[in-house]
Amino acid sequence: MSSAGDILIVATKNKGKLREFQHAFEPLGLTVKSMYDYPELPDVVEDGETFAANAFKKSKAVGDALGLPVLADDSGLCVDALDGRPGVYSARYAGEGATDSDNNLKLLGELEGLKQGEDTDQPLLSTARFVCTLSLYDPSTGQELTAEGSVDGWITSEPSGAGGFGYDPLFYLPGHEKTMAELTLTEKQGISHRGAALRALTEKLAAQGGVRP
Ligand SMILES: O=c1nc[nH]c2c1ncn2[C@H]1C[C@H](O)[C@@H](COP(=O)(O)OP(=O)(O)OP(=O)(O)O)O1
Ligand SMILES: [Mg+2]
Repeated sequence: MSSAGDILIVATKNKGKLREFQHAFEPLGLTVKSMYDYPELPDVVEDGETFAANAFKKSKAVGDALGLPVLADDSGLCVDALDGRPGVYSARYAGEGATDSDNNLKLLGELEGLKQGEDTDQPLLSTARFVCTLSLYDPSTGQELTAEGSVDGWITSEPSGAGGFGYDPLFYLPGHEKTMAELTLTEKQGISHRGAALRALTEKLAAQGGVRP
């Protein structure tokens, strides 16, 4: 990650994440590669109990397999009315192989189920936060750098917006009066858990010396 023309390998199969990493890194002259560029690599089983554990599993498995530094992202949605669920299970909330829309329907179903006796016209169902842990692993040194970011918002029963991915249409940002799916890539990067984690990681890299700030 130090000179123009370099590549950055991100251990993800999530096209929404990939688009965000490309948006963040390509202006710096980095070409972002993903698991779609390495189809021979086996899937990593994400059975950790924390975002950090899963992020490290992904960066280490892929980094060791390729013999190159690899960045991984483990992220998810923690909903207060659901005691922090789906959390690390966000990608498979509605079951193994669930689509974003399956997961969004499952989330609304769980929250609507809690609403009995309360104001049923209220679209804001619960406070929530998105969390992202990034892990950058270098197999030549065995060193790992991690960084975390989060963003607070509300789950709305009125999905809106065609941008982003995952739970973005249901994640309402009161300060912006928009859902995360109504933001441009640049706006989302300025606000999101992933943007915050990327800025924290960049600072750590710069503090270590050598990598562009
Ligand atoms: O900015 C976001 N906007 C909306 N939803 C989001 C976001 N960030 C994470 N999420 C949700 C999507 C998925 O349900 C789960 C991530 O699960 P996570 O295992 O980290 O990613 P994944 O399996 O989709 O791709 P991969 O592991 O190949 O990177 O949290
Ligand atoms: Mg995953």
